[in-house]
Amino acid sequence: MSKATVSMKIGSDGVAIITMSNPPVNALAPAVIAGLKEKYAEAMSRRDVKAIVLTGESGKFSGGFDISVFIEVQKTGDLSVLPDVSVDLVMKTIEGAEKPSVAAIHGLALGGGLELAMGCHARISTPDALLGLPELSLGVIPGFGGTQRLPRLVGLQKAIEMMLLSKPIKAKEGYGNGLVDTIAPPEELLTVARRWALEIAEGRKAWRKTLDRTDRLSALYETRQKLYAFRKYSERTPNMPQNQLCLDAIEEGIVHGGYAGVLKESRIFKELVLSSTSKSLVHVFFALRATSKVPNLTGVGLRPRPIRKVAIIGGGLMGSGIATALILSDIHVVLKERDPAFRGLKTVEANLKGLVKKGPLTQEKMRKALSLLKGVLDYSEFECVDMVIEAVIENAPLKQTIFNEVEKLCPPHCILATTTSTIDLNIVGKNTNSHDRIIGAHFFSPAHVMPLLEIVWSEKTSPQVILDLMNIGKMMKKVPIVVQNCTGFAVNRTFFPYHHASALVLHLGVDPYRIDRVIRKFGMPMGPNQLADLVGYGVVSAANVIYSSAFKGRTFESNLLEMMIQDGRKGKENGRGFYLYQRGSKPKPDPSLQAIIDESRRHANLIPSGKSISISDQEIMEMIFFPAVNEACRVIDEGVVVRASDIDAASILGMGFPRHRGGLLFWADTLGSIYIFSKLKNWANAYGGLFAPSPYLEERAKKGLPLSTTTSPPNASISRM
Ligand SMILES: C[C@H](O)CC(=O)SCCNC(=O)CCNC(=O)[C@H](O)C(C)(C)COP(=O)(O)OP(=O)(O)OC[C@H]1O[C@@H](n2cnc3c(N)ncnc32)[C@H](O)[C@@H]1OP(=O)(O)O
Repeated sequence: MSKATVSMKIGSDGVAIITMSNPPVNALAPAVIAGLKEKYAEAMSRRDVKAIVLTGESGKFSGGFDISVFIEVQKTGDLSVLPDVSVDLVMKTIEGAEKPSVAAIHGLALGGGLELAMGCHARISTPDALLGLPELSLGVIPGFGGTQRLPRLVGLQKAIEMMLLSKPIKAKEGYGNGLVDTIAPPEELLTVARRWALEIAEGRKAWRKTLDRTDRLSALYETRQKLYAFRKYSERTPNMPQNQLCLDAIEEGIVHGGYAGVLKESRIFKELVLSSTSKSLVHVFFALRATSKVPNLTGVGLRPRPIRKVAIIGGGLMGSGIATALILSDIHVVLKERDPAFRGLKTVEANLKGLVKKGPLTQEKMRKALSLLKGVLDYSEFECVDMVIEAVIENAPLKQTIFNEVEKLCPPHCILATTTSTIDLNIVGKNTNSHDRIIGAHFFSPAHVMPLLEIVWSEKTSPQVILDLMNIGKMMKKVPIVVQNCTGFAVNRTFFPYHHASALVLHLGVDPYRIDRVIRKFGMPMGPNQLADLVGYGVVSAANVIYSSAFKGRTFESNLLEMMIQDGRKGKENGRGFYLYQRGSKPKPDPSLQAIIDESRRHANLIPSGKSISISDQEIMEMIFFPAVNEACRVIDEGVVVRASDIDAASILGMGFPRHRGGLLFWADTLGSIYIFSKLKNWANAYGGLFAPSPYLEERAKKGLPLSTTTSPPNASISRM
């Protein structure tokens, strides 16, 4: 039975309070929309109702239209499932009614929720409620009149900013810019709203239909100039058709009037729901949220323990980044360094100053965060910490020594985490008796910026420890993805064949800069060769050694990086790699690299004639991405991830895989397992094991099934511990 309801309570003052309820965010499911229509009809017909206050249950107004309905429509293509809200409910029933409506907003009013509120004749809100139209981040545009009413309330500039950035504002700001009529404390919200509604009904306050307003709109010439500027800005994101189309809907309403705008908006909204961008972005919305549900771990009565103080070992880039993120989350940090100059502490300070300079952090918050940080050179503070995070170089014996030491010094409840990106947890904890509290916390660099946290568990890690780390990750505003212990874990493991395939393609004679261009055009932030420059050849080479021994027969070996190092190239670090780097200018291709590449190609001998293969951009892209898809299949099959969509979330957050493609596996499924299998099989025949299709991929292709599964893979249960 649906939990979505709409109730109505009529007070002796003649105000009907209509309340939407659909936990947890009062999403506007079809049942809520039907309920609203029914209650409004009743309120209009009753003589004892003079005015209406519209609100939401449990401290929230509404999180907008029920996004799961998009999935239904996208699966079936049946647009008739979308109820007529824009004209029928918002315009005719609420805005055009003979009795006034006032929205009483608390918690949040997002998307369709805010659009309902804007159809009301006034909006009263608690000060901290979040108001916004984030539809563009789902690949659609507002579809309940938002593109028309928001500019009429807050002005064109602010309205477009709010929509294009999908960034909500607080009601306090909305009060300043016309979106909210007055602010009321939570305990007085309904009282103020019902009084306001009565005053409108009795003619003591203005009865304003937002769609009819023009006072916040500027002259047509100025409007067009602004729209032009935003169109230019939106050209930077060519894969987001919704951005330009949103501007089209706004323009229609300003040029031809609100009603024409509402109709155009509705047409575009429906078109976009079925677009590939929306399908991908809606998938990403749910994929990100699914990561916090882990079978047999969450929702089974375990509660995360409080973590008040964390010790970090190592003040390098990783350690200082993690320290920055932790103190910004109000957690005390002890940063243990070897260097008495405390370079790590200085890096943390520089990280915070960078955030202040860019805007998201105030000086005061920076000072507060720094007050939570202490640098030490020994283990003296470790006896009172709740978690240790080891962040030293990828050296197994060093890590083993550290874990052996901290095991004795830290309290028994203390979590022992390692930031290793490749080394097996059992090897790290080999010399300890604490395997149940040893866990991998694989942050991505820079750790105070990158949103992904891979939480790595071994068969001995306690579920409580996994849950604690998930909780800490959320406090640090990371998306924690729980993965099983294996070489490279989920992200690096999935993407090592991407790097190896890129190297192989280069050794088939394809120019490295062309490879990078193709991959950038696909939507990655940079190509694999530029990424190698950024990461540093030391790290890349060390990881390659580990992959070569763990995944024998599935790698591509070349001595290109070694030769580049011998040539004095360190990548971005010393300004010479695949590219030449100079401060203030974009990386430039380096023609002098060609001789080294030629030499490496001769060694690899993939093209004995020395003649480059003839290959299209599409083939380059597929040859580089399909091996990663293939490895992702192994990762699913082995139960390294809890569900296939975790790979999608991780590929976007950890590797910069384009969000508008929905993540690696979602994208792969748009091409089909049969196609990918046949391509890989051909390349495996020509170029070897790097391309050999995995049994999982082969089975899926033979059965014509998608690669993503909706249920957890068979091996992924935490209960196996
Ligand atoms: C026609 C219209 O113009 C079209 C629209 O309105 S499209 C919808 C526009 N609204 C949005 O984009 C808001 C989307 N939601 C959010 O940003 C966030 O969920 C939120 C800010 C509301 C709450 O965030 P937070 O408290 O961190 O909780 P979060 O985990 O994200 O969500 C809680 C649950 O509500 C669900 N949910 C949130 N908004 C939802 C929505 N609009 N529809 C369906 N489910 C929704 C989430 O999927 C999650 O479900 P789960 O517990 O089963 O995983």
